[in-house]
Amino acid sequence: MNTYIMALDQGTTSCRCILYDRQGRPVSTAQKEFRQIYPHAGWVEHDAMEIWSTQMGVAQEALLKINGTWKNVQAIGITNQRETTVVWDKKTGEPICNAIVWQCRRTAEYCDELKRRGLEAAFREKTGLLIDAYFSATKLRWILENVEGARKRAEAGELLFGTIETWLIWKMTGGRVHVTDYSNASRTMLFNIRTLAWDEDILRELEIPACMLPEPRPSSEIYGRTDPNIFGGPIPICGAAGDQQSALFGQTCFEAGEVKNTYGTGGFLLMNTGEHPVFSENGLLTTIAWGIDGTVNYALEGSIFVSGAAVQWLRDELELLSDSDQSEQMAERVADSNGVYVVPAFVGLGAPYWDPYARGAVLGLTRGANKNHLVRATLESMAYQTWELLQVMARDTGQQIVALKVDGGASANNFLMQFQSDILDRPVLRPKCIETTSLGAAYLAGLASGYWKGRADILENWQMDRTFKSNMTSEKREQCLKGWKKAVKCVLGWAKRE
Ligand SMILES: Nc1ncnc2c1ncn2[C@@H]1O[C@H](COP(=O)(O)OP(=O)(O)O)[C@@H](O)[C@H]1O
Ligand SMILES: O=P(O)(O)OC[C@H](O)CO
Repeated sequence: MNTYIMALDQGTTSCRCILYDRQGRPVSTAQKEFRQIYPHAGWVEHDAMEIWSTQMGVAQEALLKINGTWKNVQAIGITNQRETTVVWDKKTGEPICNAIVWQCRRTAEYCDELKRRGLEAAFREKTGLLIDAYFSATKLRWILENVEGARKRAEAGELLFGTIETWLIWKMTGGRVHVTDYSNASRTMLFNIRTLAWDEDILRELEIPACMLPEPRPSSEIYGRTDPNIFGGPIPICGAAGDQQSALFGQTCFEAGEVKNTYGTGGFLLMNTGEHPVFSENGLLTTIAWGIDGTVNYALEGSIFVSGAAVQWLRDELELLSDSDQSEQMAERVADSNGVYVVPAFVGLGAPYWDPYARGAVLGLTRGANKNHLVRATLESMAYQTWELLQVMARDTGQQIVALKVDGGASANNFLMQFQSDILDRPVLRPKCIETTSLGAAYLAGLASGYWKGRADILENWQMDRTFKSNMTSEKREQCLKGWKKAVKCVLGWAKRE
């Protein structure tokens, strides 16, 4: 009987399940989008129950496609959108409100207050993060403060908190296992990345009861087994990691200095910095990459809040395209963006600006600008933002990358990859499997369950699809970048109260 590793990839806009074989090849895939809820400008929510049912639905579908049963799955690995905050009732298993999504800006003013009180340096030293509404800590506090009765119930031990992998593991084990992995814990702004424990000072400061927090665990170990009612029999859950760290693992960036860039809903550049945390002077985050085999690896991260999501905006809000793939042909229909710049600061700007009050803009319009220019400028914005991150990463580490390994849904776009290489003046390397996020989770679970013996087995699986080489003059590059920098300046602080 063939056995596989089941990777559950719970992303910002869709749930995916992929079954991987020993060569790291996807043998069955199922995917479904779920609802995005925007109750107010700058707010983003998800229904955690919908995430749960959608995720289980795609898992069943992927098994069905190969006529498989639970016996064909050696282990499950989970990877997830990070920071998104769920609070649920321990007894009923029902969330007490919608999940607050990582993109949500509702706690920006409270973060300003924490900064005014001079807490940034201490938080940074402990968690590796800047104080920002992006992370789970202030979202969790918001729920405790604003959902009726939440604080009292949390203090009485009736409520549990989790990021999405915690929620899924808890649900899949029938409410028996309440854990998080170190990589996800390191995105909460409550976790001490040196001691690998919840930080008591921060918990006190934010008035968060420790009893509602999950137990932090390494990223590759047996957390528990699925409730037999879900798949017909128990399957061990053996790996979990935040999606960006998981992609770093899936790209086999096991050595310090190795870098990957993912183009998903957001865009995330991560460098493995080895067994010691490296701190940035320029707005990058220090985060845990994974904990495995008794060691912890750290990473330096540049986070872009809106990358592929800008293409979704073109599709769903502006209705300029019916499918994200079309953006490639539309961009190629014109020779350049005709001076148009799109700054997709829809939920503020992440690294290196960290401006929650920045908002999106289209600049440089002239009478000749058409929809193809707008689409092209949107794709170009994804490359410009990545260029900015690589600049600061080079400054922080003293290392210039030789080539950029890419992945994520939008890395399928050949125009974008070519433009990325042009702007960076570096080769862009796209692997055959651009679903590296889920592959990383599969590897973490497969290593813990003995499906793969060690990292050497996995390294052999990385295969090149295409290399994009720079084909732009330095004058043109300078001109493009100058326009981008000018455009970004225009949007900073836009939504700040006067
Ligand atoms: N060919 C494409 N060109 C540009 N953007 C794309 C393309 N295919 C997908 N995308 C964008 O990539 C994102 C999906 O990538 P994915 O890695 O699945 O994201 P996530 O895991 O965040 O849900 C969407 O925002 C979509 O608009
Ligand atoms: O959904 P993605 O793949 O853009 O990832 C979201 C990140 O984990 C947010 O930190």
